[in-house]
Amino acid sequence: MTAELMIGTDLAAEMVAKAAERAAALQEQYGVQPCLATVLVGDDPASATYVRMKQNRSKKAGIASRSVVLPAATTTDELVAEIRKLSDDPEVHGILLQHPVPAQIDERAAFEAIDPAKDVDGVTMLSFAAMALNDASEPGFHSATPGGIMRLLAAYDVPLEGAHAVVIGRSPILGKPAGMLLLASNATVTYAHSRTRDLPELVRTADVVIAAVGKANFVRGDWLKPGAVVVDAGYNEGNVGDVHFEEAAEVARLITPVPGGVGPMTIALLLEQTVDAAAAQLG
Ligand SMILES: Nc1nc2c(c(=O)[nH]1)N[C@@H](CN(C=O)c1ccc(C(=O)N[C@@H](CCC(=O)O)C(=O)O)cc1)CN2
Repeated sequence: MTAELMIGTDLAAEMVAKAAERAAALQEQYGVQPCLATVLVGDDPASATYVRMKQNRSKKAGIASRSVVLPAATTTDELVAEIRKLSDDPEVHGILLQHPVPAQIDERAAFEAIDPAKDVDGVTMLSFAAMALNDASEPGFHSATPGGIMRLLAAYDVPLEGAHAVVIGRSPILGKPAGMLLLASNATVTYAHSRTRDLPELVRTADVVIAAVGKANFVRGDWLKPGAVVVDAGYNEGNVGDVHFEEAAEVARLITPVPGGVGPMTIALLLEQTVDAAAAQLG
């Protein structure tokens, strides 16, 4: 392996430690513990694991959790009503709806029921617009995974200005916002997706590759330009990323591992933004 690893674990631990200090200061000042509400619909084991990880790490950071678990047959109206209750509850500062939700639910309608001031996972249209317009005056937070990726790239001094970034995937909580944040850092961004022609050829032109496609080992080593920076945002079954790690690590300059790369950064940013939301609501 020739690539250097971009490790998220340590950086995430530092971010969680800082969030914990700020949460303790808020409790001292206002007598209120920041609170993150998690909403899980259905019984997908992977989603249940991610929600548990978020709750456990919240606890470590001195952030209280409120857990809402709804049956798989929940309707959009029922879910929207639950989320609105949390949006109206002054004791809840941040709300996370675990994605994906069961097929009968209109996920966009459910996301939009989150008060933008509590949208610590950055999933509402307002958060997306604030991110896309790079407008800090709007009450929008960064999408957790793309925001975590940007922190990791900054920590490893990855030059983005003028760099060609290829984002593979265009989901509303991962690929699309990742591209927007890269654009705000003056990268030249190309979105690739299932209809993109000659994908390997396109990826070979990238200085920075963000793999957010949801297919294990999809991106191969011979798709990469030597010296490229490779960020694997995949979380496929068995902790396997979207990038064929062994092949890619022979060609890339920097690469994120799975596990230990983007995943911990996602949760760290969520907690940091929960404390930001609590501070804004209390202050
Ligand atoms: N509402 C959201 N839903 C989902 C998001 C999200 O950001 N917001 N992201 C993914 C999954 N996800 C968080 O929900 C997530 C996946 C993986 C990890 C993580 O830290 N993984 C570890 C390994 C896990 C393990 O050891 O078992 C790692 O990469 O080191 C965090 C968050 C889908 N849904």
